[in-house]
Amino acid sequence: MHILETRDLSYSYNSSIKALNNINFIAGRKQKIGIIGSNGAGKSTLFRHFNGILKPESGEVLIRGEHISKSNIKEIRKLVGIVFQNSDDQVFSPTVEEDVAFGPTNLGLDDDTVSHRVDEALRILSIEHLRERPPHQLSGGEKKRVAIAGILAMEPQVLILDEPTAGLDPKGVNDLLEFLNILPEKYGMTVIFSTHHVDLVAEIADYIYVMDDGRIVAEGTVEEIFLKQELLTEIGLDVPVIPKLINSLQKKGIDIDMAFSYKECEKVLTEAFERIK
Ligand SMILES: Nc1ncnc2c1ncn2[C@@H]1O[C@H](COP(=O)(O)OP(=O)(O)OP(=O)(O)O)[C@@H](O)[C@H]1O
Repeated sequence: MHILETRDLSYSYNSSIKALNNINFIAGRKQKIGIIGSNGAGKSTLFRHFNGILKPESGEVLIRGEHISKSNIKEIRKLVGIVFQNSDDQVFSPTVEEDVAFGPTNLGLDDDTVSHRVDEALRILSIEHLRERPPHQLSGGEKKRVAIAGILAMEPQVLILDEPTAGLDPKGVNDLLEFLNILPEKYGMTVIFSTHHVDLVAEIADYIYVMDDGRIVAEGTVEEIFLKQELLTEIGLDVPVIPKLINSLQKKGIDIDMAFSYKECEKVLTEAFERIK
């Protein structure tokens, strides 16, 4: 049984705008899934189905094999935590600390556990220094970190992040990359994120879905997706800079293996230099 699955999921807004068209999506435990697609492709609409905010027009959404219903919606929202694109909608308490504590407190956890989870989430997001600040006075990137910490403190089994890098500075993006990479191993979480930042997908994801106009037009590993350069260009997406660069070096006759992430690139470049030494 998959932790999260959709079968032939379709959805239209106001019975007219077809936002999702027969989506078959599977997320396994501890996977890191990237969803890429141009503006309006349907990524956020898909996410809104994962914790019952939207109901399918047709098709199914299954969480641990169960349909979402009134009787299990509370349980589902414990399992599936979503950080939405607009952090303003997700931070509302008088202080950051209270904001991050809101979710775990609502889960009925005791004070010690809540306080431990809040400390841990603030530490992971490097926002301990913002603990006493009112969230509405924070910068966009700081608010984004608070919103992520709030969901993380609920320790969901599936963490969904819609455009998590929007508003983050380069250090924020690097921190995010590091912490998303440790969540599956350290906490057993499944991570699903959407982004326009394709380089980040190559660094984090172990599986990718490509969406266009409400459909999934490709899925596969980083290697399988980022070698489909024509398809990506056709639907207005970028190819990550590392495979793009290596591809052009290979075309110039340089003997170098393909790479997708920074670490792989360092390795293949070193090997290529060793060969010509
Ligand atoms: N509340 C809404 N009412 C009507 N149409 C909507 C609504 N939200 C989204 N849509 C439409 O549904 C389609 C999919 O939008 P969605 O926000 O899911 O795309 P997205 O892939 O998340 O885009 P982006 O990358 O710009 O965030 C678009 O055509 C959009 O205009």
